[in-house]
Amino acid sequence: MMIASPSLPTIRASAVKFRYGDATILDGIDFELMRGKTLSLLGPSGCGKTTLLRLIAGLLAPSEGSLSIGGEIVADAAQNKFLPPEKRNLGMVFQDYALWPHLSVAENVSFPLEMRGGIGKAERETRTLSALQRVGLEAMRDRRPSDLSGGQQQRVAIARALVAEPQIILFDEPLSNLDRELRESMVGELAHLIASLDLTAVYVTHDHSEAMTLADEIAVMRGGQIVQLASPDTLIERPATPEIAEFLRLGTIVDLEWRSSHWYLIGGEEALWPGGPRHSAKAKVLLPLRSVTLREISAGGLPAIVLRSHFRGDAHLVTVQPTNAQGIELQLLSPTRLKPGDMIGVSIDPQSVLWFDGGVPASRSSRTPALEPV
Ligand SMILES: Nc1ncnc2c1ncn2[C@@H]1O[C@H](COP(=O)(O)OP(=O)(O)OP(=O)(O)O)[C@@H](O)[C@H]1O
Repeated sequence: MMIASPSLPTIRASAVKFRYGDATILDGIDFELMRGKTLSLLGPSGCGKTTLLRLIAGLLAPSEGSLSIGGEIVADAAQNKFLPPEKRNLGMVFQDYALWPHLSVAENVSFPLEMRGGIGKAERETRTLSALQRVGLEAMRDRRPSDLSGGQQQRVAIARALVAEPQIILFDEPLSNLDRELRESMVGELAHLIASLDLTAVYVTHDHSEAMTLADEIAVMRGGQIVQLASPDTLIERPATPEIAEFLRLGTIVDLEWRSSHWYLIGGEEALWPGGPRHSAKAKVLLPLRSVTLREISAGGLPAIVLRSHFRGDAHLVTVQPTNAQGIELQLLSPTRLKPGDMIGVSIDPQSVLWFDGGVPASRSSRTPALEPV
């Protein structure tokens, strides 16, 4: 068995490209994943995340570049080297868990060992029990999957992926077919399990909140490339581009213009702030939800009209349009319900605004320096 050293990356992808005929599906993928960490491949449909997972699993071979797992090269296009899935020591958890309904929990979990062959019955039973113990399901070993809750079924799928003691577990959108409520409750459970089992995992999802909840690192993908690879905290604090900030729903992206020594919303009549970082006459900024608040117009708030509002968790998420800056929409959280058409005042806290400098990755220093709202 390949043993990964704790100091070495468990997965390394170097300049990986993948083509279907003339179409380039993955274009220059580079990343490293250290032991015990979870990497989420996050991106919209068609960006190439499933293709990348399949390359790691050995279900596809790269057109260019190389992949290594546990220090061993498993695919290298230049050297024509390719290790099939069964030689890569990986476990997989699929959409809907793919449990056999006619087999018991224990039979489902021991299935990969039977398929592998060469492992005696007693050894299979010991390993199956150990995998079930790790996910806390040994008492349910004789039940059918249909007699378990969704969370318990998920744990059976993980026990099955763990039973052969793989060095990495690959999760292929395991929660994507569940309804939102169930998904939200299961993602927390899954995050706990991944952390407590100290798994090294690659987790494909198109749901940013799922990735933010359970991954140590997130590779945000678009058009066959990784456009930013960072921890959830860094992505929130420093999204590299307005598009990434928008995809992660970190707030509202707006365009500003510089006139008479002040920043204005494009076409807006009320000055937002004097001074501030200035690289050109125009700027794109991210307004995180917390940066926009209600403020009486008489106290200097920007006049705005409520477009829509819906309740989320403990407040109303309200979308407004400043009356003197057509085409711009801002979002804020309001403790009280506001109705479409209501006239309100809003204020934007310059300290919370993140400035993008012509698409160049934002940095902490691009937070607005101390300024007073006008
Ligand atoms: N067998 C194939 N032949 C040609 N193109 C393919 C094939 N399979 C996938 N593609 C294309 O490769 C691109 C990436 O597909 P992939 O399934 O990796 O995306 P994804 O990000 O996982 O999307 P989703 O979330 O919808 O599964 C898509 O444009 C898809 O149409």
